[in-house]
Amino acid sequence: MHGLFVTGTDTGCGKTEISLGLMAAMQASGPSVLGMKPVASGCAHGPDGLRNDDAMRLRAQGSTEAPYGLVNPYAFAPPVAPHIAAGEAGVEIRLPAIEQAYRTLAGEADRVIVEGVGGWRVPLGPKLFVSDIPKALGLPVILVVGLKLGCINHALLTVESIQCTGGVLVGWVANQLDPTMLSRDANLATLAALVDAPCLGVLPWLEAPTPSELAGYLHPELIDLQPRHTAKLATAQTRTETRPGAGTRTIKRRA
Ligand SMILES: Nc1ncnc2c1ncn2[C@@H]1O[C@H](COP(=O)(O)OP(=O)(O)OP(=O)(O)O)[C@@H](O)[C@H]1O
Ligand SMILES: C[C@H](N)[C@H](N)CCCCCC(=O)O
Ligand SMILES: [Mg+2]
Repeated sequence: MHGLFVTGTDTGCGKTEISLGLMAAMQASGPSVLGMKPVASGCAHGPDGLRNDDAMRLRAQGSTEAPYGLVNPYAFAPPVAPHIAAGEAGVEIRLPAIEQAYRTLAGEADRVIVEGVGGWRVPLGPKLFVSDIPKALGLPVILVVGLKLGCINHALLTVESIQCTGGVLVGWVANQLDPTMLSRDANLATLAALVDAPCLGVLPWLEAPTPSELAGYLHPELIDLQPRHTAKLATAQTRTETRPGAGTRTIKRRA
């Protein structure tokens, strides 16, 4: 495993916190690790150009100091959907540029943790989505589930979308965004039963957590690089139906 792609059930679900925790957890067991945020919106203008908080934090956690332009090849100022920000800037987000930056980082470290932007199906252009990045980089996917009312639907929709857009889900992390969430354990049990990948940890709500503190709640060793391909969520069943004059046809239906 050379790297991981971290996606989430939504923007603000904890992708950066969990990416930092995964970097620290891997560094603690030996490998050198770099972080990457291929596309970022909501960047600030600084003396060296546009800078994104997520990208700066991932870069700072890196085992070596990588050039900012490799960590964050596409940086946009407006805190809006990236395809809108790119359009307003007259920039086309292109996979080859992301691939080239990733390959350079991958040549400098044992692992690269790549954080998406928003959720799995965020558009990056007219025919490009966040979901295309891990496929282009050959990276397995970690899903961060921001624990709040509604997260079960968001998690299962994302899992199904990962599966039907060619992603390879190898683990998920529950992140307690809302310390007041009711029936947290029952929600976790439901997610564990329906998400067809190992849970790498449950991150409680923490005041200003450090990456090493976050690492204490994460278990990247549980990553299943040989994910099952039989979806737990539903198994398609087929039955044949013969109608007068229509001959025999097979109808797929979900269980
Ligand atoms: N377990 C937690 N305990 C306390 N605060 C948290 C926790 N997880 C996330 N946060 C806070 O919630 C906010 C969103 O988290 P984070 O930036 O990691 O989300 P994200 O998915 O990376 O967002 P974006 O889509 O903008 O990249 C941040 O202020 C972060 O510090
Ligand atoms: C600006 C902020 N940093 C977010 N990462 C951008 C999230 C884009 C979400 C797009 C959408 O799904 O509507
Ligand atoms: Mg982030």
